[in-house]
Amino acid sequence: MSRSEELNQQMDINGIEKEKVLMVGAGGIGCELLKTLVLTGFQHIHLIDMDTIEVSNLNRQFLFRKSHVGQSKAKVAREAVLKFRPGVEIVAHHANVKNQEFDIDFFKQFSVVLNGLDNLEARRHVNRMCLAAGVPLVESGTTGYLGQVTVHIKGQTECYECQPKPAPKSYPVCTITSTPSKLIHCIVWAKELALAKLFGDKGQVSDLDVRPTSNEDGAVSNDPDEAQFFEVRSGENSKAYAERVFDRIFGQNIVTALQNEDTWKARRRPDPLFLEKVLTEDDVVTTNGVCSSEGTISASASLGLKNPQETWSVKDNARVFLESVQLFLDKRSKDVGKLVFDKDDQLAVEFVTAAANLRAHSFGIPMQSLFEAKGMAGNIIHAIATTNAIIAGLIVLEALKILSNKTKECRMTYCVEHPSGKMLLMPVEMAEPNPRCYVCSETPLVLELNTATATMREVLEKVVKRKLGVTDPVIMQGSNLLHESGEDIEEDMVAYYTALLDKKFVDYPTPITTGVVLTVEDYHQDFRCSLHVKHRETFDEEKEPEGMVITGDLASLNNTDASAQPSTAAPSKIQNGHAEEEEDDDVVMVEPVPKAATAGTKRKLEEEDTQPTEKRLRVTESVPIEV
Ligand SMILES: Nc1ncnc2c1ncn2[C@@H]1O[C@H](COP(=O)(O)OP(=O)(O)OP(=O)(O)O)[C@@H](O)[C@H]1O
Ligand SMILES: [Zn+2]
Repeated sequence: MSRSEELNQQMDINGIEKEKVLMVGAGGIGCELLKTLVLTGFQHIHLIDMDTIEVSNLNRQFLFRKSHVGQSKAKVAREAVLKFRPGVEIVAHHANVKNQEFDIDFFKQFSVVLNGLDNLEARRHVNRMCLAAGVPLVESGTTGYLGQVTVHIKGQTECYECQPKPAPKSYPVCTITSTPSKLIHCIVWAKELALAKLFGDKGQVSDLDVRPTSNEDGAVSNDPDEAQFFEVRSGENSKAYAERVFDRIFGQNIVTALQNEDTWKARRRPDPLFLEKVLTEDDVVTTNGVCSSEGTISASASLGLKNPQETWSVKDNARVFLESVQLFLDKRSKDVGKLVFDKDDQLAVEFVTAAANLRAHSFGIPMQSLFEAKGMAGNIIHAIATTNAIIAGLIVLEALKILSNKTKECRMTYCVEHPSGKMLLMPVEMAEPNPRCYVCSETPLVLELNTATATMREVLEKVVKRKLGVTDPVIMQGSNLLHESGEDIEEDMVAYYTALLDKKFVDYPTPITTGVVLTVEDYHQDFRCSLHVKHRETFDEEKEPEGMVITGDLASLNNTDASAQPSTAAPSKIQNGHAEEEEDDDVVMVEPVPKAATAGTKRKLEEEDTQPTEKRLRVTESVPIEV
């Protein structure tokens, strides 16, 4: 029997030529998936991807060639596939899947949606759209050798958000600002603090901006004098600015930090780095803005440092630091004031590598190459084309089961690095919907915050958008609207919402305190959830840095302890904690399947071999390290 006859027998592929499928993402998995779909016989495919092709995609996204760099991934992928399957209908959308044009009716036209995405936010959005439209979703992800395919069918299986997703790795603030012991601490400092302070949005509040209470080297803080220090002075050229900043952040701030003897009692004392000690006059180059071979402005290209795998000397790190600061000011001035770290931004990676290495050197931590530092800064695990190909094949197999109404046979499949019992692929029976999922079962949530200090602006940013993944939130208290977003809101309502944004919750017309229920809605996602407010005075800065916590524990509302109502006293100050981080800081994070989530669900493998199912791979994305 031929392979296709065999497949035909196992899977009903008859009739698939009539099915219309939506693919989201035309990257590593997406390229493989589009090819496999058309070769399997699918004839009607819509493809959404918001990105353009980068040189770094070419090693594995085989539908793209060097000549396509800068062009739409969706459109080029379509053209490449049409060359070997000209009769297939492929509609390419160069757009964000979150756009309003992709509404519930758009989703309803498809028999199944297939995700090949790389971030949590987009995955959550597609999950909600599929739930709202009642379309099955096949979700996927890869990280190096690890991969995962899951099937989500409304009412039959868990949705993508039924299980909590592991939080990105975080580090105590004081370790980053004062006592780094690993290069990753210095990279987080360089990326989140130094780069953000020099070239980012000055109005942007960062958790790292909190000036430590003790005499620690916060390096850059919210102190107005300090903020002014980082402004370019009138008449100052970029070279003078770069040198002044160098001496401050690697020299003077360390000297200041050393004054706090207690900090260094049990630690190695850092060495301040001043330019005059690191570089001679001859070493200091002036900006000439040489471009790298990829046509981007690059400090290392400018300085002739060609090998990204080589660790630069302290002197070279200092030269790259100075050069990158100058290049930002002179050649990338339009980005200054709004720069956000991007691992594909060569100059930003060079700045971060050099700044992190210089700080590491001060603290006696081994330095690393640009290649290594980039991987750490971008939380990159190098992609493996074969894993993407395997996962794409599994996505199509699951889609075929769904389309031939064999949903009972659908499996969640893990692709593992080391075969267990000679098995590289681990199929697991799909779990049932989690009755406590706030997305697919509208379970209410508890929002603990200090109602005497909390504002709607904070709740929107920290909870509604970041935690609940709501893009266009509408917030209501009973039938009163407290917040809406969108373009067609009347002017007086906009003024009303704006006035409420920074008002403390206790000062609202109807105060928002313990017992109040806020409703969060997103009409586009057809998403709705209730937040039961509970007042709490203090939060652990390390574990709860946002000063507000969301749980599914409604029972805690009945706990009538005194702290459940705001006191009239001034709110207690959030402490800057000094907890030591745990040692393990693997970039790939593996999360145990939460006990509660597995209860009542059957996971076949658990009976055979508990080892693999103990782990839920975090094959989601390159999440920025939150600090
Ligand atoms: N909201 C979104 N809307 C549309 N496409 C998206 C959205 N979010 C992510 N994508 C696309 O999903 C694809 C994911 O592919 P992949 O994981 O291979 O990432 P990449 O950006 O191509 O590569 P890398 O991140 O490794 O450089 C990307 O092409 C990206 O543009
Ligand atoms: Zn769910």
